[in-house]
Amino acid sequence: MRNTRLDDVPIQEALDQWSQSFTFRRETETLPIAQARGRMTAEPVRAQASTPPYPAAAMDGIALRAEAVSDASPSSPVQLREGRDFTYINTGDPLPRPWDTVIMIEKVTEIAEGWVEVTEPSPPWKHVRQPGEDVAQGELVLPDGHRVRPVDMGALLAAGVERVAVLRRPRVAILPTGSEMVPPGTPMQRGQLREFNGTAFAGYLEEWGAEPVYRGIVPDRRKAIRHAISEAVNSCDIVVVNAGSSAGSQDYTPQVLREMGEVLLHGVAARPGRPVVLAVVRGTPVVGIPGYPVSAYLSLDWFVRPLIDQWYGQESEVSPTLSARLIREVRTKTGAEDFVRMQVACVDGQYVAAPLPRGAGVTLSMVRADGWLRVPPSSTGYPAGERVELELARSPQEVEKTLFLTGTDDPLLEELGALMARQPKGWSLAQMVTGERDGLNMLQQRECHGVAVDGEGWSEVVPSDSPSLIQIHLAEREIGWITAPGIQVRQADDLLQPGLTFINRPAGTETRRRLERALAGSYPSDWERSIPSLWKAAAAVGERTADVTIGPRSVAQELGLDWMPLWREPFSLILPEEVFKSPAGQALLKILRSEAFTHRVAALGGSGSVSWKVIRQKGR
Ligand SMILES: Nc1nc2c(c(=O)[nH]1)N[C@H]1C(S)=C(S)[C@@H](COP(=O)(O)OP(=O)(O)OC[C@H]3O[C@@H](n4cnc5c(N)ncnc54)[C@H](O)[C@@H]3O)O[C@H]1N2
Ligand code: MOO
Repeated sequence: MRNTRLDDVPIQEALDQWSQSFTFRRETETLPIAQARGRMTAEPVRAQASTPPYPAAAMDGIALRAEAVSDASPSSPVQLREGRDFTYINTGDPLPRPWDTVIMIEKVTEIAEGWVEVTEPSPPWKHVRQPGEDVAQGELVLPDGHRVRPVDMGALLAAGVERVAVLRRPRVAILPTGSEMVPPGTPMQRGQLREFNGTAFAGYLEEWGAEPVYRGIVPDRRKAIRHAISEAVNSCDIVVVNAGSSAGSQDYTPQVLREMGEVLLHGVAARPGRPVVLAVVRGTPVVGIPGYPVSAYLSLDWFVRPLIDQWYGQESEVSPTLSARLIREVRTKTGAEDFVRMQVACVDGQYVAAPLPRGAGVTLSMVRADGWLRVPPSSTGYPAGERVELELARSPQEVEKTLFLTGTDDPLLEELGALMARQPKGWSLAQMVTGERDGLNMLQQRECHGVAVDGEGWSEVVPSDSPSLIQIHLAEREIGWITAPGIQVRQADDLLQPGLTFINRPAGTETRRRLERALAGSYPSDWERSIPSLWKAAAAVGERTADVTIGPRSVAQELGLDWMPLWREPFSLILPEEVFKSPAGQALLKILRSEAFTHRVAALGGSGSVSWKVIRQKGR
């Protein structure tokens, strides 16, 4: 029987309920200091020995008795004989009896072989490190419940402690399920998917202080899932079952968990990540995590990270937040808390933010997210222009080092971004694909740093009160039809062939406008179907969910798709003069003039050389 009804419990409530329904059996283990970094001490640690273990010279010089020079002065220097009155000593050497003070070598004058002269007194124990100055035997080095840092490792060894008792890390079993899943590195057949959530889970768990135990892919068979969970609860402290949590005919996780133990809930009031299952089997917490990567990583963060904190008895970390102005509206449905991945930029000292693609399966949207916007269940979202509080995924410093572009995209911009990141100052480049008119308006509103444009037609849509602008010509690029094998498209009219499916460029782009002019009024039925990312549009052609799209040769070449030339066009960046002159603008310019960039342009099938001109002077 399928389970089609989901609960709608708020995340915190679900977590509170679940975390009270089991108790962890924490254990300690003893580790050599070199392996203890990041681990939590299980008991107070006291010094076993003193460092230094004996009085030691703190400076290079001579060791002597303080008494011998108590009356020394420039007018009555004291002469000392080696062996009888002093010995030479180096920093760290033990101070032999009867010496009780050290004078730095710079303050000593050699007057003859074996004789020195001193012109000032040196009180007892000056420049001498006392035994235990660093750490004394019996002293408390670390309390219990302390995370061992590199400095602590040094102090422990200084204190003569060679092994330390730490809490064992909680063992978290990872059980990816799905008969269609294959391990990375295995040749794939159609219908199969690469299993990657398990590896990402292991990475997160290690970062949070747990020991991931990857237990291999479990096929979608009830018995197999049951067996795998049973073994995992016997040997691990927390069990994570991935996928099979929803309403599909093969989604067995909730059902099996009900048979094996107690299911506290199936379904939380959150989007994405709704079909979570929280259960306890033989005293061990088991969580069923939805399969889609974004949902999966979020649910792991909501339900497994706090358990690891609970294991260690520590407070959960709070993400840093930042206030930003929305440059695009965020619409949500009521009834669940929405987690919207956001792109954040700092333009003219002000933080601006826009939502990234919302699909729960869009892994890259999570890779590119600078932060999260949490929209409460009662809200329907926020209009553009609103100030919102974001949870950051990158530091504000990193955000400030990002040049944020709008307009049309091209693989060349990705190359440019990679070259920017290699600069010593670590600039990065982010893009939001928009039409040119949109991009230029955003530039005007100080919502981006620059706009990537095709051709020259964009100049007609520059707002009249625009700031001074610089056009940087990057390359001539070739635009053409990207087609699946066997598809013949030569001119715009060919798009009207019955049954042919097409993916357009987004509204407002010059490429789409040109095509629109060529079609002169009669459009294919799927004219409005567009995908902002060139790569995703071409991948759709590669997989035959469309027959043709339009784009630069470089994309077709990279994916091994057919390509028919249409036109060549200049591809440029439009930057306000102040951005052009800023350190980021100058870093960009340096790259554009570099040989590495010229090579990349050529490799991508572009040509021409970089040049720039002022195209609009404020007040004209
Ligand atoms: N009729 C309904 N269908 C779905 C519902 C619903 O309420 N009613 N919920 C949707 C939501 S929301 C989510 S989230 C998914 C969750 O589905 P499952 O947890 O059952 O996951 P699967 O269907 O097995 O897998 C979905 C998808 O996730 C990717 N995946 C899964 N495991 C891995 C892995 N180990 N590594 C990488 N990627 C993985 C893969 O693309 C799967 O196709 O259900 C909706 N459906
Ligand atoms: O929970 Mo699903 O993750 O909304 O996509």
